[in-house]
Amino acid sequence: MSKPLILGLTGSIGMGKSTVAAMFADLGVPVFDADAEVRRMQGPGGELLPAIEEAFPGSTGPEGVERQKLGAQVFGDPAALARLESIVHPAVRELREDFLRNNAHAPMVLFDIPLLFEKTDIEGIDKVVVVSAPAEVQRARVLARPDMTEAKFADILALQMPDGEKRARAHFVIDTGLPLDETRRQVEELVDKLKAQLR
Ligand SMILES: CC(C)(COP(=O)(O)OP(=O)(O)OC[C@H]1O[C@@H](n2cnc3c(N)ncnc32)[C@H](O)[C@@H]1O)[C@@H](O)C(=O)NCCC(=O)NCCS
Ligand SMILES: Nc1ncnc2c1ncn2[C@@H]1O[C@H](COP(=O)(O)OP(=O)(O)OP(=O)(O)O)[C@@H](O)[C@H]1O
Repeated sequence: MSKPLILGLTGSIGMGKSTVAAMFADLGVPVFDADAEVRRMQGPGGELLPAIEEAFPGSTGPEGVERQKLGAQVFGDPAALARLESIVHPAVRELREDFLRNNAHAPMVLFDIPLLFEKTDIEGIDKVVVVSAPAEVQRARVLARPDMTEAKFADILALQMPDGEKRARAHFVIDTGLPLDETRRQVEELVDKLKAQLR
C-alpha cells in the first residue's frame, strides 16, 4: 500500500503555524490540525469533557472547557499539566492515525503539531518543518492577542523548546517574520521540491 510523505509542522507560540498550515492546505496538501482537534474534543459535547471535569472539577461548562480557567490551573503547575496531557494526547494520537488511514493515497500530508518536539512521538514523521520569526515579532504578535498577559506568555515560553533549538532540529525552516506573500512563496517552493523528490 502506498504511504504519503509525512511532514510535521511546528513552531513556538505565535510563530505562524496555523497561517502556514493553511498555505499548505491551499496547495492541496491534507492537513491534520492537532490544536483544532483538541478544541473540538474540549468543546460543547466534546468527548474529553467527562474526564477533564473529573480531573479538574469546575473546569467545564455548557460551552465545554473553560480554557482561560483551565489554562490558569495548568500552565504554572507541571503535575496538573501532565494530568491534562494524559487525557488529551492519547485521543489526539488516535485521530492522527485515522487521518493517515483516510489519506493513504495522498503524495504528502502535513501534521500541524504545536508540541511536536516537546510532546509527540515523532517516529513516523519523515520531515519536520519549523516556522520561525524573530523573537520580537513573536512577542508583539502574542501580546496583541486578547486574554494574553506577559506572565502567561512567559509561562508558555518556558514550557516550549527554544526557537533556536527547534530550528537546529528542523529539516526545513519557513521564515514567518516576512510579509505573508514571501512566506507563501517559501511554502510553494518547499512543496514543489518535495513533490519533485517523490517522482
Ligand atoms: C490548557 C488549555 C485548555 C488552555 O487553552 P488556551 O486556549 O488558553 O491556550 P492554547 O491551547 O491556545 O495554548 C496556548 C499556548 O500554549 C501552548 N501549550 C498548550 N498546551 C501545552 C502543553 N501541554 N505544553 C506546553 N505548551 C502548551 C500552545 O502550544 C500554545 O502556544 C489547552 O492549552 C490544553 O488543553 N492544553 C493541553 C493539551 C495540549 O497539550 N494541547 C496542545 C496541542 S496537542
Ligand atoms: N509571514 C507570516 N507568516 C505567518 N504569520 C504571519 C506572517 N505575517 C504576519 N503573520 C500573522 O501572525 C499571526 C500568526 O498566528 P498563528 O495563529 O498562525 O500562529 P501559531 O503559531 O499557530 O500560534 P499558536 O502557537 O499560539 O497557536 C497571524 O495573525 C498572521 O496573520
